[in-house]
Amino acid sequence: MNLVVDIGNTTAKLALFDGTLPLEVVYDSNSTLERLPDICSRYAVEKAIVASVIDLSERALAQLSKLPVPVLWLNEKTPLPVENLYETPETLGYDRMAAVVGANEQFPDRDILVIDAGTCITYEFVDASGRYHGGNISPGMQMRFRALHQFTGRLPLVLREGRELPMGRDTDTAIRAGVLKGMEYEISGYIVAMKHKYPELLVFLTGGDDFSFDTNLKSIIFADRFLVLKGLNRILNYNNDKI
Ligand SMILES: Nc1ncnc2c1ncn2[C@@H]1O[C@H](COP(=O)(O)OP(=O)(O)O)[C@@H](O)[C@H]1O
Ligand SMILES: CC(C)(COP(=O)(O)O)[C@@H](O)C(=O)NCCC(=O)O
Ligand SMILES: [K+]
Repeated sequence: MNLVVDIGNTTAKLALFDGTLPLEVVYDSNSTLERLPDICSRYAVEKAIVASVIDLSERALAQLSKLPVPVLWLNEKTPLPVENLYETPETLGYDRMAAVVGANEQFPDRDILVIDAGTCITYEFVDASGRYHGGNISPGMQMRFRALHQFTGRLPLVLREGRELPMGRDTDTAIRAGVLKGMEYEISGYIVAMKHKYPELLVFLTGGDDFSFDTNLKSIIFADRFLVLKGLNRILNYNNDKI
């Protein structure tokens, strides 16, 4: 079995894969990885992959160093099953590449837009020949709520849950709709623009912040919360002979 460790800016995700199937996925602290020993003790783990977009704390490094199996640390030199056209592969976030690898595994002969709504929202494009062209980075949902509060004198920190109106009628509803509608229009704007250029485009939506939007675009979206984990699992298997 494969252990997949995806350390993001907000949470760490730990997953156990049997073949291509995620048997168990747990969310963990990205600074302590305190649930790692437990998940490892419950499965016959053979090898592991670790991908991080943050500098790891001493505690996290100590947990990972105790893993009793060979570990592939994903970096810019790791061979990948897609071609990477990003001009600075050494600065590319591993979660972005992993999401692309996960989507390409499911539809290798299709043009795909991958949208990952986590701490940041990332947009990636991989073509029907398996070439990753790059993509864009914008602020995630919590970052938008927090930025409006932090960089103003009068705006409160508004919670995601609460009254939702098309147009706000007080500060709370104005901020909530502003953030949520802003994300929805941003996402649907990307989809429409990319569909225009690539009519056969498929769209994958992943990341911790899943949200619904009720446009007719919904029908072409594959929601897959575990896309990054699946991509990392594929990268681990792809490098089987190297670890
Ligand atoms: N079980 C969960 N544990 C932690 N965060 C969750 C959970 N379910 C949804 N979330 C949401 O997921 C967001 C983090 O998304 P994620 O894709 O894990 O981010 P990142 O990869 O940047 O760390 C959080 O802001 C939170 O709103
Ligand atoms: C863009 C990101 C912050 C997204 O991270 P996440 O929201 O998944 O925590 C991460 O992929 C990253 O640090 N990237 C480095 C810059 C780049 O990809 O070019
Ligand atoms: K992201």
